[in-house]
Amino acid sequence: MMPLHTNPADVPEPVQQAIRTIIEWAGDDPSREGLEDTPRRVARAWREYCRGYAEDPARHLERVFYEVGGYDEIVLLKDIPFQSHCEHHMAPIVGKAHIAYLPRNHVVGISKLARVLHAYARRLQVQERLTAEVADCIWRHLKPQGVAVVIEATHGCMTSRGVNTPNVAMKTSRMMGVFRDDERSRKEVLDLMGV
Ligand SMILES: Nc1nc2c(ncn2[C@@H]2O[C@H](COP(=O)(O)OP(=O)(O)OP(=O)(O)O)[C@@H](O)[C@H]2O)c(=O)[nH]1
Ligand SMILES: [Zn+2]
Repeated sequence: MMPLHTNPADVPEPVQQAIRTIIEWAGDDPSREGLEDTPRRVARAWREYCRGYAEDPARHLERVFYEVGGYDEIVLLKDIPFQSHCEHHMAPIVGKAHIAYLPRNHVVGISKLARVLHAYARRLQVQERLTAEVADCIWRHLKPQGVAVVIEATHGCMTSRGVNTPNVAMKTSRMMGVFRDDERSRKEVLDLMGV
């Protein structure tokens, strides 16, 4: 198979033209040598940033395990690094997520929680919706007793432009089931997350 970078057909011309237009509008010459291949690279990079659109996040939760010795305590995946892009400026959102659930009678492979996160993060997002989508997906498809998702992230659109305020993090959370309804369970999961 021909490597992707030698196949001129891999990025449609109108997409490359759009990027050339932005380069020109920004004040540079898209035909100069250093920028010649940039439209194609940028397009491929955006394919990657947005590859979540091609994924069904729920698919990652299809394989479940019942033989877990009656395990009925919190399962937490902590400090999962992720990257996304804000839908307002298409600027990077960089942060970490903590995802916990209280199983009913089965669990999933722990990597799958991170896979669900990335499937939603690799889209144009706002942090609130990303947080809610991850929690809702686990709630609907795993049917656990509770789900808790906390996300802490910095937004490029705030740190490197606009209000230009570095080192400021946005924190969002979504609690479902026992973590929403029971004060003790909520406190337990937040303590485990260390947030
Ligand atoms: N609630 C929320 N806001 C976000 C997120 N990402 C970016 N924003 C904000 O979206 C807002 C868009 O505001 P606008 O006034 O339409 O855009 P703008 O003129 O570029 O705003 P400034 O960023 O203040 O310069 C800004 O306040 C951003 O900080 C997010 O994930 N959640
Ligand atoms: Zn933004």
